[in-house]
Amino acid sequence: MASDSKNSTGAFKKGLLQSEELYKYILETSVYPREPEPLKELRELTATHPRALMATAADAGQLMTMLLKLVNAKRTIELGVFTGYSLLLTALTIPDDGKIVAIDVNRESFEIGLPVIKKAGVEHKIDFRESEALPVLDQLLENKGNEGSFDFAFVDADKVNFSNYHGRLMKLLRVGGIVVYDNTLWAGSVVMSEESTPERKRPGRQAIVELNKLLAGDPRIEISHAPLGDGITICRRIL
Ligand SMILES: C[S@@+](CC[C@H](N)C(=O)[O-])C[C@H]1O[C@@H](n2cnc3c(N)ncnc32)[C@H](O)[C@@H]1O
Ligand SMILES: O=c1cc(-c2ccc(O)cc2)oc2c(O)c(O)ccc12
Repeated sequence: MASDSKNSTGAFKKGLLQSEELYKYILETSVYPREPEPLKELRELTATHPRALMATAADAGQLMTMLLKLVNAKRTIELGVFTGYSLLLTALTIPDDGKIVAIDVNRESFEIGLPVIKKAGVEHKIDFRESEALPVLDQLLENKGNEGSFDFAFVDADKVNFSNYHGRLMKLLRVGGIVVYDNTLWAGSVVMSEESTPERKRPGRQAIVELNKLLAGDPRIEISHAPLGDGITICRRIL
């Protein structure tokens, strides 16, 4: 994993990119100048949180915004909200009558970002569920009307369940819809041996290695495994 401290540029070094200067260049040239004001406010608010490193990085967020627009996303699902950076960017991007089912076991962290979400005028698009993600997905699937009805999903919760989420999301997503998995290089541990992987990363490592195999062999999707941030895999449902 990138260091848990600040790097020499003063920004958190969040990703796997080896050169801090290059990452700073990307952020300062292409990302921060175009970042909507509410997202900047939420990013800065989150920066002091002890677990700030978990937040979606602004460069990955910029790509997500483009993907949401490319599929004209209106109905989306988010697994893993934290203080709400990816949630807010989704809410700012989808139309006024769009809806996000946003699930997190921890409402407290969501409430840190909520005032910024309210100020941005997009709270009405968010259906926040304080819960484990799996039962909410199963509950959504109990209603046949939800099958194939979502345009976009972002998966950023517990890594050990990513493969379980995939099966459910494939049913909820329409053909042509997109699901983005975060942390699919899991701090580079996917190419480390079990012994050289830091202990706290081991359960996630195994799960992400399995997920990556599952996604690579799934004929229902096209994929792009991109080395952005902690690794993201973009899947487009084609069948
Ligand atoms: C990496 S953070 C999400 C970051 C967020 N997408 C952002 O943009 O800041 C992961 C979140 O997943 C939540 N989480 C962990 N296990 C979960 C589970 N089983 N179901 C739902 N949420 C879970 C955690 O509480 C945490 O807030
Ligand atoms: O410890 C982390 C770090 C990340 C992370 C690293 C780099 C990025 O560009 C984005 C995110 O993500 C995490 C995460 O999603 C999680 O559930 C736990 C820990 C971390």
